[in-house]
This record gives sequence, C-alpha cells and structure tokens, in this order.
Amino acid sequence: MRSYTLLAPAKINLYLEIIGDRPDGYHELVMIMQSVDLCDRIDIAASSQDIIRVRCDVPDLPTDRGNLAYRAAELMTQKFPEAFAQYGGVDITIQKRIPIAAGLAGGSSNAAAVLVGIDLLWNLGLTRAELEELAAVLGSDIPFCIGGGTAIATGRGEKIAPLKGLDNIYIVLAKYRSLEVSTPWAYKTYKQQFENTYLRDTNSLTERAAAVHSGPMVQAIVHQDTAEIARKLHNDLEKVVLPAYPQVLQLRETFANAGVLGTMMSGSGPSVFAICETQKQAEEVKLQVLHTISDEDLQLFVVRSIKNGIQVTSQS
Ligand SMILES: C[C@@](CO)(OP(=O)(O)O)[C@H](O)COP(=O)(O)OP(=O)(O)OC[C@H]1O[C@@H](n2ccc(N)nc2=O)[C@H](O)[C@@H]1O
Ligand SMILES: Nc1ncnc2c1ncn2[C@@H]1O[C@H](COP(=O)(O)OP(=O)(O)O)[C@@H](O)[C@H]1O
Repeated sequence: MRSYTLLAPAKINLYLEIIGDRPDGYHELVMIMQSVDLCDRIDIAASSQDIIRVRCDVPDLPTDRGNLAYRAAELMTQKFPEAFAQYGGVDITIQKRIPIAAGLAGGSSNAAAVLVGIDLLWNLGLTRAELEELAAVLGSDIPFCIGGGTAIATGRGEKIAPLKGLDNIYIVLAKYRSLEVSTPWAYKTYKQQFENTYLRDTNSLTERAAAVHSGPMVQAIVHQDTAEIARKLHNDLEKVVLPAYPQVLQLRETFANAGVLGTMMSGSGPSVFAICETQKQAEEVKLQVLHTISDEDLQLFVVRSIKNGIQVTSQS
C-alpha cells in the first residue's frame, strides 16, 4: 500500500503580543513564529480498511479523536468523501520527539503533517492556501505549521505572512518533562488580568499588526541580525505563566545568566528557549544549564532555525 513519511517540525514564538479579544472567544494576536529542527516523524499509509487508525510511541497520548492527528484525518474524510471512498482509510504512525503541551506546537505540527500526507496519498493537489484553510478549522497554530519557516501570524494565529527565512540560528530549548501548561488557562488568566489593555476597534488592531510588521523585530529578521532578534524577543503570556510556574522563571533566569544573546518562554510555555551566537556556545550552555539545575526531569535540546515546515522525506 502507498505510504509517505513526513517530518513535523516544532516552532518557537520569537514574538507573541495579545492585542484584543474576539467574539468567538479567541484572542487577536500578532506573533512571529519560527520553525526549528526538532521534529516528530509521521508515517501515513493507505489502509485496506475504511477507517482512520493512529498509533503513537508515547503511551499517554490518545489515539482517537483526542489526538490532533486523528482529527486532521477525520476532517479530510469529511471534506473529501469521494477520495475517502476511492482510496480507503489511513494508518497514521507518530514517533514523538517534540515535548507535549510545551508551547512548541507538537500536536499542531502532527495535524499539519497529516493534512499534507493525505493530500498526497489521495492525489488531491491542494494548494498551500487550501491546506492552511483546512488547518485553521483544527487549531490556530496549525496553518503556520504547514509551511513553517519564519512568519508573522495574526488573527487568532491562523493568518500567515511569511518572512525572510532564518537559517542556522542555534537555540537551546528547555522543558521539564513533568511540567505542562494549559494554553486555555494561560489565555483566560491573561484576559482576567490585562483585558483593559485590549484594542477594541478593527482599525486599531490592523494598525498594531502593521506596526509589528514594520517594527524592530521584523527589521532584525530582514537583516538576519541574530543579536538584535535576541534583544527584541517578546511574549505577553510570560506575564501570567512566570508568576504561576517558578520553574519556568528559574529557566529564564538560568539562561540569562549563561551569557546567551536572549531568552524567552515559547508560546503558552512551559518551554523556554535561548538564542546563542554559535552551535558551540549552544552546546556549552546546554551543559551549563544541566549542571546548574541538575534535575532529572529537565529536558534540553540544541536545535537550529529552519526555513521549512512539513517535509516529505520518503514515499513508497
Ligand atoms: C499559545 C500558542 C502560541 O503560538 O501556541 P502553543 O503555546 O499552544 O504552542 C497558540 O496561540 C495556541 O494555538 P493552538 O494551540 O492551536 O490553540 P487552539 O487549539 O486554537 O486554542 C486553544 C485555546 O487557547 C485559547 N486561544 C488560542 C488561540 C488564540 N488566538 N486565542 C485564544 O484565546 C482559547 O482558549 C482556545 O480554546
Ligand atoms: N499528536 C499530538 N501530539 C502532541 N499533543 C497532542 C497530540 N494530539 C493531541 N494532543 C494534545 O494537545 C495538547 C497540546 O499539545 P501540543 O500541540 O504539543 O502543545 P503546545 O501547542 O502547547 O506545544 C496536549 O494536551 C496534548 O495532549
């Protein structure tokens, strides 16, 4: 049976600003997303049975509708019933490397890989825009995960404007295995504390997004100025996560004291990343942080920025 192997990269948020709320209960955001080469592997094969089957090498992840990869496949069967009838079901195998509920969009990236994989398996010939539209139905971060690289994300995060790619910026990623932060909790708590800062009218929201687009962080990206990018890191959700999760604050402070160019929590956390000058410095910082914190529960990765999102690595 035909099958594809895809790599699903994680993302970090170089910039995350919450600028308002929406009638649908989500928040208006301006974010700058960056793909990194920490990837889950997704195998998608045609199945002789007319069902969706998900297997995952991480036992505590659901393999039914609770899994975003399953929901992505289910959406494709609903949107393309003729193709589903013609090509049959799909077997999805997930090999996880991206920490779960970490602020790295691991689940979102898996869903994106399934959309891309089934598009290929069923010869649908969908455009990037069509895939992003399907992705937006599943989750706010999934559209970015399709094309990846470096991009501005606005709306609830589903409107993507690619930026000049950032290659080979070396980053140390830290996450406590047993620590998870609920994304809904983070946004709800932020709203409780900072709703008075929200922009209320469409023009103000549009102006704010345009200001970020022409602002210092995007300029630093255009000029590929790693040190300036590191100085302009920003994440509004730190205001609610750091006070509630001392371990995240400790990671931020440990990285800051390790002489890195800049450090920030990614997304709703609890992952924290640090931008380094070189791969050598990143490897040294990883060892230094492991030694300073010396906690078995702490995971550290040296990763680099990449210009791509979902990658098809093989087909059979
Ligand atoms: C925080 C971010 C930053 O990139 O990523 P993670 O930390 O999850 O990786 C994203 O905004 C997460 O995107 P994603 O995880 O797809 O969120 P969704 O499933 O669409 O929404 C989960 C919940 O988060 C809240 N939410 C999400 C996006 C948004 N613009 N406003 C919100 O208020 C809502 O409560 C929503 O019910
Ligand atoms: N394939 C998947 N991989 C990771 N998490 C998943 C997956 N499917 C569903 N989830 C659930 O989605 C939630 C968010 O997962 P993830 O995207 O890894 O978080 P984040 O977006 O914070 O990085 C977790 O609670 C997890 O249980």
